[in-house]
Amino acid sequence: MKAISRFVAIRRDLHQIPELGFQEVKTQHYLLRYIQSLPQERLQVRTWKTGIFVKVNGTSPRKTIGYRADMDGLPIREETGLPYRSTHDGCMHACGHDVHMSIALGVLTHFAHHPIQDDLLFIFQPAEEGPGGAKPMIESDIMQEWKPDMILALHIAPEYPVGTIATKEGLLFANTSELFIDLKGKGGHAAFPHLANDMVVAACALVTQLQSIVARNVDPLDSAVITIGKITGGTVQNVIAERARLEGTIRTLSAAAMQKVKRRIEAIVHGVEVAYECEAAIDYGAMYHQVYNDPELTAEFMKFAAAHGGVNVISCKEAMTGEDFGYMLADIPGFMFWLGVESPYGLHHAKLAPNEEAIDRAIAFLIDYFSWKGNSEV
Ligand SMILES: CC(=O)N[C@@H](CCC[C@H](N)C(=O)O)C(=O)O
Repeated sequence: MKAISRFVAIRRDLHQIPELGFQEVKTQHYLLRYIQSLPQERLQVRTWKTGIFVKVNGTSPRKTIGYRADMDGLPIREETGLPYRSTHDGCMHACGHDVHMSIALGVLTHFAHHPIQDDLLFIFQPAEEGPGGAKPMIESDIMQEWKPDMILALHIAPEYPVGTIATKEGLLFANTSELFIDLKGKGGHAAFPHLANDMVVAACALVTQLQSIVARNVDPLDSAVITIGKITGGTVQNVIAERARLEGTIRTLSAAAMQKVKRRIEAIVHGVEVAYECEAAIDYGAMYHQVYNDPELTAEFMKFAAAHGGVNVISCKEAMTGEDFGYMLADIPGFMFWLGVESPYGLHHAKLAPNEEAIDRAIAFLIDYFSWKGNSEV
């Protein structure tokens, strides 16, 4: 059997204990125990809800470089069949946050032993998948006190080979808003539809009509996505459903498109209320700011990576993914990049299985990047 590295082992441990947003109690405990095993001379550790800040004091700091890793899993039942699969039934690290955390621990470990001139701030952030930990974390007293001068983060990319780094200057990820629509009609006997207002039929009509917004209301040169990921309604096969609930997400490249999509959703939902004689309530849940990479820092990073030799740098297109790291980038200059982990199954898939070779390679690359950036004047 092939020996695995320390940080691959850590990733496997974390993979087995995925937890939903703001419930990352075991994950936080695991991370803290590991961080406490490092030399403490230069470390300052503070917890924030289920997250953690770790400051590594530099030898003669002129700036602070922030690095963020997200911590939460998704409500997905894992189907990888791996020996180290999730032990939390119905919950899975299907977005790679276990990989993100193990890479962050690898980089932190190096600098706890070998500090550089500048200060480093490692941010282990809860609730990226929802309801969003980045915004409250950045508003916290700890972040205000330890606010970095620049910040970066990575996200695994199953579609790229190991060794790939992909990013771009400017807009990288979309604006997002969750979408929850509750419909209430009149239930009844399956045999007497004329005496009821069927919310399964209303929900089906609504899902189809919502798709027309992207096709007919958004400028084709702009981009938007409306995905309804979950529908619930009714109680049993021979009873007309009194209630139905749609759960989804909206993605747009521009803030103006987000406003327009929401206006159209409200109009269409109102139309369904009239047509299906029901009551509807819309809740937009959590909204994430777009991820906008600082052009100068991103260009400098890509130049560094291209000269590095250990990675292949790609200039990619923007994606309709969302990331609350966008809130950190709205406040602090920095960037996000994709890290290739070549998995046949994509993000948010029950069979996502990142190639773990990416972990040690990313750690080595980031150590070189931080060593260079954290010893340079700017
Ligand atoms: C990287 C990634 O996959 N992020 C999530 C963020 C979800 C935010 C929120 N819950 C929503 O659905 O709008 C994504 O789905 O893009």
